Amino acid sequence: MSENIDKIINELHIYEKKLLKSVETNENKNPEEIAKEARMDVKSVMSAAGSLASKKIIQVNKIVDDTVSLTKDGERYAKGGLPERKVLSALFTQKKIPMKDLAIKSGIDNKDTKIAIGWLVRKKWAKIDKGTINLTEFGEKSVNKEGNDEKLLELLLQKGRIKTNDLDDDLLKGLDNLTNRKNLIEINNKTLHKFKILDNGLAILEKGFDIKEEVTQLTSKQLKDGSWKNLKYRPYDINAEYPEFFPGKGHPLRKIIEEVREVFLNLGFTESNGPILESAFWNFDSLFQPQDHAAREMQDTFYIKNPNNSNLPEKDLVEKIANTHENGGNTNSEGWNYKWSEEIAKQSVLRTHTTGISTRFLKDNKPPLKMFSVGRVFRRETITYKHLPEFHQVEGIVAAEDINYQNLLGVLKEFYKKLGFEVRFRPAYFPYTYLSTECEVYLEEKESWIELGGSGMFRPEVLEPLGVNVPVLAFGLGIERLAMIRYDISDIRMLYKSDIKWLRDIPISNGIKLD
Ligand SMILES: N[C@@H](Cc1ccccc1)C(=O)O
Repeated sequence: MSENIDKIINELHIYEKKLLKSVETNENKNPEEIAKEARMDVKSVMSAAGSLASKKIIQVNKIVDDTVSLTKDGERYAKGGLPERKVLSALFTQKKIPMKDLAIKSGIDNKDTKIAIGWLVRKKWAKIDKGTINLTEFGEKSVNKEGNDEKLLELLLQKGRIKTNDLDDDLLKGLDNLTNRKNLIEINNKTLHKFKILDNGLAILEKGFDIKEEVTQLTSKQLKDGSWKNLKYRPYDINAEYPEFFPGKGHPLRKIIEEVREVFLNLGFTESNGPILESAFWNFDSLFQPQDHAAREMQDTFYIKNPNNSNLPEKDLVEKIANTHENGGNTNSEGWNYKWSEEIAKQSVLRTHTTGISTRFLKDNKPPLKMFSVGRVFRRETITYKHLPEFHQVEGIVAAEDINYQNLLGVLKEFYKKLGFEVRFRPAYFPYTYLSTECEVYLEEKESWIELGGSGMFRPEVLEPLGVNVPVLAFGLGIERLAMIRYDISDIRMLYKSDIKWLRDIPISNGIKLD
């Protein structure tokens, strides 16, 4: 120490020096007093103290200085006695009391009966048997014995506020007991800091040092009059604490949507869109979904009262689709064999998927084409960790002469790979595709596979009425679940909560795997 004491002094920060000097005059000062005296703020005092302590120049002692006081309820019990005590006294003379007569027979408030019974049993003063409260032997012995909780209540009533450090073992047990009850006492936690100068500190003080204000900024005046030459400059402290700050950033769900868009734009897909308030015609009929299909039922789909009568497209197309449903129309299929209703097709729904955008797009655009769309969809789902009644899908189609099912799997694999997901494919069924596939991803935490979305080759019954005569691969994939896995959240609802902490803690970079 002695050889390098000059070096240590030299490296002391001005706040450390000020603190040392201040503590030297009196070791009993608290940080607030030191701050005032040395014209520092309390935070600087504490960080200087921490730094001096780490160099073994001073020692920082933390002293718990909690105080306890009564709440309003606590005061009421302290004055009138604990309800179980009152019941115990009543039991002493009556031996047993029917539960329903408790308030009248013991003179406690109705609202206290539950509490009284609970504590009578906990304190083993009474036993409950078939709706009757019976005094126990232990209860009988306790009649004239004040409990530690009661002693503390009394003391608090006398003194108002007590330091927990001043409580003896018995009263500390009482404190424990009272803390276990709701709302009787209030504990005010406080920690005091006391500083003690260690030998190293004494040596430094003996050696002596001066406190020269350090400048952090040069003025033009100092430069002109030459005083800059003699100034002491505060060195940069790259370990200094800095206030936390939270830069603005996109919402994680928004970010993943942008990523998804980027993937498809880079793959040469055209972006399209469609209405959220959709006709049943585009949402269901154009997809060869029969009008009595389960997914169309009220419990699955949000039907809209106003407007309840959507417009249908040109008659020719409506007729073709109606025919295809009824008898297969110009396709080789037999259709669904029922009487197609225009009324049902005109119903307004909140779109249950974005697949209607694909049929709308195919009506207006000639293949070859690649189209994708991102949008909200709505289903009457019960909310769970993986289900929301409202979520986003990315929909897409590729239509061209040589497109086949293998290409579909290829596109999906590529898409998920670009986002950093490994998926498996499972055979599936949709009324509008054949073959059909569901993509799934494994969720470690839930130890199960979860569905990410559906896909398939559009059936001729979908394509023929739209005038499309090339194969079309199609997919509709959920986006929230991707966000859920990417950001490692076990509950999908998190994405729609204003949970500031979670949003702040998510790194700015969106964690895309770059290859
Ligand atoms: N529309 C289906 C997904 C899908 C889209 C396109 C083809 C096949 C399936 C769904 O919402 O689950």
